[in-house]
Amino acid sequence: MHPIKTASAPWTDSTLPLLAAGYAWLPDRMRATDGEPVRTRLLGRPVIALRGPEAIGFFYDERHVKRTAALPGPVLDTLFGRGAVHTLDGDAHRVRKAMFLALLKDGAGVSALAEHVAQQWAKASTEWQDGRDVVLFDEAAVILARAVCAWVGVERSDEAYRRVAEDCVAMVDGFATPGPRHWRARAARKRQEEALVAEICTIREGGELVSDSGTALEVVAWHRDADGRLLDPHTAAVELLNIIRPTVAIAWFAAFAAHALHRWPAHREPLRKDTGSRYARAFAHEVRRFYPFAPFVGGLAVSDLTWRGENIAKDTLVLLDLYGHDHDPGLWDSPYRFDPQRFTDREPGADELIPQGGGDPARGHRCPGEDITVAVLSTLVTQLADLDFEVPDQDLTIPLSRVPTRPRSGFVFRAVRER
Ligand code: HEM
Repeated sequence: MHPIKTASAPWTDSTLPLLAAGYAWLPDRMRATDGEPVRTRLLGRPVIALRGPEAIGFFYDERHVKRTAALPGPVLDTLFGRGAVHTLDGDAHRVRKAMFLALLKDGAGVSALAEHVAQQWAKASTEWQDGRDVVLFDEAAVILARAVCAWVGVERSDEAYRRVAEDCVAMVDGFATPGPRHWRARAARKRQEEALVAEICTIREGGELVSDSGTALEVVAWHRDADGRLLDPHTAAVELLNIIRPTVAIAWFAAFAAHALHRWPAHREPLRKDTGSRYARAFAHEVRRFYPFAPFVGGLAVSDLTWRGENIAKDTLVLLDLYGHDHDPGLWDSPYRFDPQRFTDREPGADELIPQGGGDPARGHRCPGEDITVAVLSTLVTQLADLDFEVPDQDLTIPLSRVPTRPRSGFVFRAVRER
């Protein structure tokens, strides 16, 4: 039996401290309890935050934690969309999730998307050779938007791809904050949902898909939910955007990867010599572990529960600390050292590295886009290591109080010559 040392003052609301401290808020609170559950309130709601391998099993068990009604409206109206897979439980979730897994975990499909990204990078990089200042974050977002739109089967004009990139960035950038960033995110989502509703309707007018090998656009348009019905066009658009938007969000990891290469240039040579992408994959995993992106995930207690002797009342918001887990000194040797060697000889275990959630993606809400993230990021890292560039003076600080954060400058570079 563990001596439970929960944080004091469970009645105090932490919404403002969370907004002020960002990524540091939960790990700091966890440190104060030696990693034991933290009790507090967010937006007036009782909260318990958990961390560790055992907590992952507890959190992703649907008998304990559900997602329906767990996410606040402002997060749905910016990041995920109303009716998204993120908000479903039980059969409704399993059937919708199976669609995502079939699309996003297919090895040939993952490689094809990474290839689209490589081609778009090659195309864009010819324009950088004139020595202009390039903001990597912005360029990566456009490269990823072009690649993923081609991959899902959505064609756009050049100008419209830029808009997709900007809107997807805005949706992610504004989900966790009040004020102008939030309103920009709402407008961006509305615009992209409307455009995709039109695509879904056009596909449906063309007649039902008969083979299994359609584009993601076709698969989503003709997907039947657990009740046997097609998704309404808005929900279909939301789910298509749940493929496009997070793929564009790999731009955050691209900027972090550039930051890491700049800060620890010794990794450039092994990346250049890398055959079979082993080092690039290890580097991508370490970028996902080391840098802050998703701070935690949450759901509601299904009933009155007990976690290691601690009572959790029905409807308590249960959080799982992702960022803290990936930096827990009890789980990682020198967690604040950037070291791809952790993963050069092996792939990380399912519940070892959890920047995109834990557990089994088929049974719970773990991100179905991890294979894509790792493949695309490995591709970008390889391209970046191959490029000769200068890094002009700029503000590369990564403020932990900002969610989501990134190097303030977006990582500006100047290509020096073609290799
Ligand atoms: C950019 C890096 C990414 C990060 C940091 C990330 C992170 C996450 C996290 C933390 C979750 C929630 C896990 C949970 O609730 O337990 C999630 C879910 C999800 N992600 Fe990702 N993700 C990324 C990329 C992707 C990509 C590339 C795709 C699709 C191409 C994707 C599609 C999804 C979907 C559809 C869900 C909902 C799964 C469900 O509710 O069952 N993500 N992601």
